[in-house]
Amino acid sequence: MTWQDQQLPDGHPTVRSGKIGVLLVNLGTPVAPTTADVRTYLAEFLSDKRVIEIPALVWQPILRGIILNTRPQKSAEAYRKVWSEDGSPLAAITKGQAVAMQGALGGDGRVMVDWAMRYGAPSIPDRLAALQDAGCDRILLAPMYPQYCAATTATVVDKAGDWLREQRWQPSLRTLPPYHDEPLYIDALAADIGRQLDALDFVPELLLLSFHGMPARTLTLGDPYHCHCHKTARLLEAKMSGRGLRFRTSFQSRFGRAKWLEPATDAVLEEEARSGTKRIAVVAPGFSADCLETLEELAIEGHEQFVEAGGEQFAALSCLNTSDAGLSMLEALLRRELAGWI
Ligand SMILES: C=CC1=C(C)c2cc3[nH]c(cc4nc(cc5[nH]c(cc1n2)c(C)c5CCC(=O)O)C(CCC(=O)O)=C4C)c(C)c3C=C
Ligand SMILES: [Fe+2]
Ligand SMILES: [Fe+2]
Repeated sequence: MTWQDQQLPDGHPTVRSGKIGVLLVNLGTPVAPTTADVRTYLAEFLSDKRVIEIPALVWQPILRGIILNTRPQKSAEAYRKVWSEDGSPLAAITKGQAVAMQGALGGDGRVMVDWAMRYGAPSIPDRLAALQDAGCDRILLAPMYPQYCAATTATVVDKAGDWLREQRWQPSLRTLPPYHDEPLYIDALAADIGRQLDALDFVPELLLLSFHGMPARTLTLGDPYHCHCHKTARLLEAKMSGRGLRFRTSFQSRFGRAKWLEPATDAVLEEEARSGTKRIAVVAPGFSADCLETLEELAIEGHEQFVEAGGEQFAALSCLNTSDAGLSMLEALLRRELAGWI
């Protein structure tokens, strides 16, 4: 028995119980698909200097004066098309992943799995505090992004760092590394995409791998995101080579006037249709959960773009979400990072 296990006089810090926390974090989403809630969400998201790398003195007037007066209404309309009974798909699926991981890892009561959104609720500081209050003195922070990007992975770690900075007695923190080239991830994608292709009522000529875009200059500034996406694409194509499919890679969701990574998904869909491709399947391997960008931009808008340009059959495949392949992969990745702790 150590002195810490003994009864302590009043005023001494509560002894922690040696539990291990796991926090799954995804991007964030409005609390409801209303213009006001989307504005609140976008104000926080688009004020992050990791996301918009323009000096605040220049950017904030544009954001407050133009973007937050126009975009929220349009985005809220798009959110309403994909909103589910459980709320935002991104939040509902991330929660489902956390519940499944609690079941897989929490058997002996030592591991507690929770989830958070980088922007909006539940917030990273709230959930880190909750894990700590529940007795976790070690926490594995898992940004749910296979490809590293400063605008996604790094900002999650920054936010956790902001919270840590305010703690007198900090928990130990580990972070899940990017897993863009992990065989576990490539195998899970190949299995889940293969299962979905087999269930289609047509055979696509092309499988388009659509990743979220980024401003092109982030590539020369040293962000590995573009390279991570291409490596995922190359490994996935090699793994699925037996299917006789043609593969292409593109980047979606362009925002603002700057040049973004190319080719753009909408341009590729139109170009393919115009050059005679009739049947296409699109999948977004960089998204660990379906969200506005996959359910609305790809599955609804992308479909329309392809058909209007002369395409005939279109399928937007689901992300790994809470599929068996996705959950087994996630459990294995988390278990590896927890080695030495459990
Ligand atoms: C400059 C702006 C943006 C950058 C850079 C950016 C990078 C980036 N985003 C994701 C993942 C997601 N983005 C989502 C929505 C979304 N993204 C932007 C802008 C940038 N993203 C906006 C303005 C929005 C909101 C919707 C809209 O108004 O169009 C989502 C979905 C959220 C949801 O609620 O469903 C995800 C997920 C990645 C991976 C990434 C960089 C690699
Ligand atoms: Fe985005
Ligand atoms: Fe690259």
